[in-house]
Amino acid sequence: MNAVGEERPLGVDSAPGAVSPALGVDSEVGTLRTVILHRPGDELRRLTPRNLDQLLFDGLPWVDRAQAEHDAFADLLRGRGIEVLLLADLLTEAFTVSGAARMQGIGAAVDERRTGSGLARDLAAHLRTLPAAELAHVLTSGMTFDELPPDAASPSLVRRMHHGADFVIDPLPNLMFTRDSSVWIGHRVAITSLAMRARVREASVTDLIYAHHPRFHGVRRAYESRTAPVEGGDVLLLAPGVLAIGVGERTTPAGAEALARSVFDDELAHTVLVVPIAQQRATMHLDTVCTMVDTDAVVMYPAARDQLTAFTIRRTDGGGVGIDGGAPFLDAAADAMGIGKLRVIDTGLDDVVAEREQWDDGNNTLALEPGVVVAYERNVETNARLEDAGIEVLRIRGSELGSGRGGPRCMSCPVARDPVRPAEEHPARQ
Ligand SMILES: NC(=O)NCCC[C@H](N)C(=O)O
Repeated sequence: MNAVGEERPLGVDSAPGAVSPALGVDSEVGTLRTVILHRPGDELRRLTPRNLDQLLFDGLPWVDRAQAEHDAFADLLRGRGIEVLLLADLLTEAFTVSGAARMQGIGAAVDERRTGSGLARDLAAHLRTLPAAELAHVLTSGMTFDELPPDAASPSLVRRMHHGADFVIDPLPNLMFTRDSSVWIGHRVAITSLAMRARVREASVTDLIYAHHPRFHGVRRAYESRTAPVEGGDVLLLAPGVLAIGVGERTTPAGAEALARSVFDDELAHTVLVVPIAQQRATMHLDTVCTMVDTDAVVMYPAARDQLTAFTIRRTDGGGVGIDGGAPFLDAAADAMGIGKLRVIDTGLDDVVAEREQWDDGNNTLALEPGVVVAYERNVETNARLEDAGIEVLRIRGSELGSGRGGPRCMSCPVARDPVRPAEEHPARQ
C-alpha cells in the first residue's frame, strides 16, 4: 500500500516492491536509477496553428503518435531497470494526500488579472471540488471559457466578453520537457525560474510535487531565491562539483550568477562555468548544442565547438567568488573537471547535415550510464559518429515528440543517478 491507499508505490509505475534508490544526481552520466517523465497528454490537443508560436511548438504534433513515441521511450528506460515516475501520477498523488498542494496548484492556475475577481472566486471554488486526478488534468491541460461549469455564482463580464475557446487556464504543453523546471544538484533539487510566459507555471507544478509528495519528503532545495531566470536545459553537471550553465535565450547572466552563488553557499559545487550561447530558438538551451555521453566525452555541434567560451567562477578562500573570463569552453571544462581533455564527438556529417541534426536534437542525448545514451533515431549521422566513438546509442522515434523542439535529455529529469567514478578510472579507457 502507498500513502494514498493504493497497491503500488507512490508515483512509481515500475514493479511493485522495487526498492527506491537514494535520491540525488552528481553528474550527467552516472547510472540512471530514477527519472521523472511526463507522458504528453491533452495539453497537446490545445495546440492550434494560431497559438503554436506562443506555446513554443514548431508544428502540430499528432498527439496519439506522440504518446506512443513517449510510451516507447518510457518502456526503454523501464526495460533497463530504471524507475520511471510519471509527473501526472506524482501530481495526482500530491493532491490526494495534501490539501496544501491543492491550494498551491489552484492558486497558481487562477489568474485574477485575466478572470476578474468574481470569476476567479467561482473558478477556484469549482477547482476545489474536483477529485485529485481531474484537478491534475485541468491544471496541466488547461481550461477554456466553454469548459467552465455553467452554474457560476457571480455574473462575469469577462466570461461574457471572451470567446468560448479562449483559455481561462492556460495549458502546459511543454510540461513533457521535465528537464527544464527542476534540476537536481547533488542531494538537493532546484526549482527553476522559467523565462518564457508559456512555461512559467510549470515551476509551480514541480514545486508542489517536491513540496508535498511523500516520495520527496525531506528533500532540501537549492537556488531557493529563484531570483532570475534559470532553466534546467542550461545546467549541465559536468562532473561532481563542476557545473556548466548556458546563458542565452532562457537563462540570464543574473540567473547564472545567482545559481552559482547558491551552489557555492550550499557547498554543492566548487566551480561553475558560465557559457554564453546564441540567443536564438535553435540553441535555446546549452543542452541543444552539447550533452555529455561519457565521463570524459560530449556530443557537440561543431559550429559551437570552437566558438563557445566560458567564464569560470570559483569560490575564493574568503567566501567570495573569483571570475575568470574568455577561455575556450572545452579547455575550461577539462581543467575544472581535472581531466586532460574532453573528447568531442561532432554532430554529423557536414555543415548542412549538422545544422539539420542539431535542430532535430541530435545533441540532446540522455545518458543512462557512462557511454550509453538514448537518442532520436532520425539523427542518423550523429548517431553513427557516436557509435564510431564507442558510445552505445539506444534509438527512439521522435517524429511527433520533436515538434516541441526537445530530445531525450529535455524530456527527462533524473532524480537518482549512481555517483560516477572519475574519468580516468573508467574501464573502457584503460
Ligand atoms: N532543455 C530543452 O532544450 N528543452 C526543450 C524545451 C522545448 C520547449 N518547446 C521550449 O521552447 O521551451
